[in-house]
Amino acid sequence: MNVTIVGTGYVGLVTGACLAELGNNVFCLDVDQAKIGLLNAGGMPIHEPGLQEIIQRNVEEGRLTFSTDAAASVAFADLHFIAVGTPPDEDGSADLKYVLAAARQIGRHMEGFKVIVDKSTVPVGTAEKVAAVVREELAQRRRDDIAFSVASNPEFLKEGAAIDDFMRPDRIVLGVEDDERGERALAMLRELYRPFNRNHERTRVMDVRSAEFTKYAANAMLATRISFMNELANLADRVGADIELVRQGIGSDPRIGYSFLYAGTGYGGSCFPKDVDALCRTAQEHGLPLQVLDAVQRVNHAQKQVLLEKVWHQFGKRLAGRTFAVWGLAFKPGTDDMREAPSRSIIRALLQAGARVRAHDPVAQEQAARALALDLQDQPQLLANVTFVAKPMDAVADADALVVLTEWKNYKSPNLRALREAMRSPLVLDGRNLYEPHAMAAAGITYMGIGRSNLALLAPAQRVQPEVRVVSDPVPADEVAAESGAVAAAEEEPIAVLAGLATQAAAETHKLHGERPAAGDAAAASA
Ligand SMILES: NC(=O)c1ccc[n+]([C@@H]2O[C@H](COP(=O)([O-])OP(=O)(O)OC[C@H]3O[C@@H](n4cnc5c(N)ncnc54)[C@H](O)[C@@H]3O)[C@@H](O)[C@H]2O)c1
Ligand SMILES: O=c1ccn([C@@H]2O[C@H](COP(=O)(O)OP(=O)(O)O[C@H]3O[C@H](CO)[C@@H](O)[C@H](O)[C@H]3O)[C@@H](O)[C@H]2O)c(=O)[nH]1
Repeated sequence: MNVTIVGTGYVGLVTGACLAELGNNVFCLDVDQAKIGLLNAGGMPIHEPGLQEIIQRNVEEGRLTFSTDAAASVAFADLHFIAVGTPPDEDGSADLKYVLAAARQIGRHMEGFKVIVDKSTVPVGTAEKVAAVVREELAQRRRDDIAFSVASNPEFLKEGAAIDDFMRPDRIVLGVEDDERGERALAMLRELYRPFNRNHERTRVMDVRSAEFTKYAANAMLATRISFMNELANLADRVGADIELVRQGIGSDPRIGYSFLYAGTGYGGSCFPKDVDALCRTAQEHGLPLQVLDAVQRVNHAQKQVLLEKVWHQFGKRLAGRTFAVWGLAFKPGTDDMREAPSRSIIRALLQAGARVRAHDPVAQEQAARALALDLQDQPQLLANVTFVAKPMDAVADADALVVLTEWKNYKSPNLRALREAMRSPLVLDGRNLYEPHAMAAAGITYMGIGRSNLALLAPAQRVQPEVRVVSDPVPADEVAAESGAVAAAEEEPIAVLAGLATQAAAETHKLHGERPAAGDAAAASA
């Protein structure tokens, strides 16, 4: 089939590439000329494992096109997916300006029947707004004779696992209108998704509003599990229990399951924070505030402070003269996405308290530099205190503490002896619960995870002596790192000092990640 994808970001690019891989002809449209230029030159605007190979193959075989030509994109196909950003508006609701602009673009150029599919995450009722702007455009052109249908097909992929999630979806939600045009739309979508249903039927057909709601409900449920566990983890710290053991204990009940129960530094990324916010806004607008989800958000905000509280507990609030090593900048492994990454607020707070930060991430250093320049646009002088290093162990040399913020594979089995010897004071603040508290204690490292029975936080009478286990010589971090192509690539890069990078980038970050532009980018850039 011929398919147009409007918006070539994380979702649009993965959707376009995967649909082309299945044999369709795909036209990917974007308004960002730099992004389209990069893709046409064989480059990749995002880090997503496996994506580049698929794109390269399908471009070579002539099934995948990247362009900024809106008229050509509309002429190309009868099936149009809108996959543009829906960032949070001032009040937390989803900002639909990009979605409606995309719809207008289609209405302006369409000549025959079109199916317009909302793949972006959009509040209930958006399909009707999309239909209204398309009708407006058609009326202006006096082409009310042209028929169309708006459908909803929310996307459930996770960054870092996007190809697999798209190619082997748990479900394909299709919301269609209950009329003859809706039937036509459904027939086209069923045909497009036929290859995904060979093993068993994955399609769930429903009305448009329920499909729109399903997406928010899914993210809200997952976010709820995380906040629930984070709150229990904080209690585990107080009562001397280990939340990891508790997770395994409850996850073994199939009614609960193991997934999405990891305590950490609070959920981040481009979806959970904004989607929970947007659903809460929708509920308020309808006079029915969602009390559970309001609490989920509050817990998440507070959770972003928990590691910092452990820092204050250890060092006090003034950190001048202290150096913190940070492992992991992206909001999760497998991506370079820095949207709502916990590393942003934690690094900013450390810098504002006077500390120096030496940070490592296998793929997100450049994006992190841009994000931090944006966050610190009012205090650009602090950027000089952040250094990005090429290898994880370069970050820890002479550091007062190591803060682990992303669970990249190559951070999972560091050489504990080397770690202890390299650091000024051997303290590990583990925001991802990657390490065994007892192994850390045996290696002579003070360890604070999230809800791992933080002995240092307990009153002396409550402390239990950890059972000391013999640790066999762990694999050196560098050897593990060498297994990862991405890490090897990062190691070839020269050490980058953030102040030096500061930033033509700030402006680009909004564009790349759909964030609201903020005043003062120029100041950050000149710093
Ligand atoms: N990122 C994810 O993991 C994920 C997963 C599922 C759903 N979603 C949802 O999908 C949507 C897109 O998210 P994303 O992360 O891919 O966003 P993104 O910011 O990475 O990409 C959006 C792209 O749309 C382009 N764009 C904006 N207006 C346009 C227009 N009028 N015409 C053509 N292109 C235009 C932007 O330039 C940008 O390249 C959001 O609603 C998001 O909530 C995201
Ligand atoms: O047990 C867990 C699982 C995740 N997280 C955090 O939750 C956030 C989101 O993680 P994840 O869901 O893996 O990544 P996303 O790419 O944001 O994917 C979510 O958001 C997408 C956009 O809507 C949806 O399509 C996906 O189904 C949904 O998982 C990250 O900060 C994770 O660190 C935890 O803290 N604990």
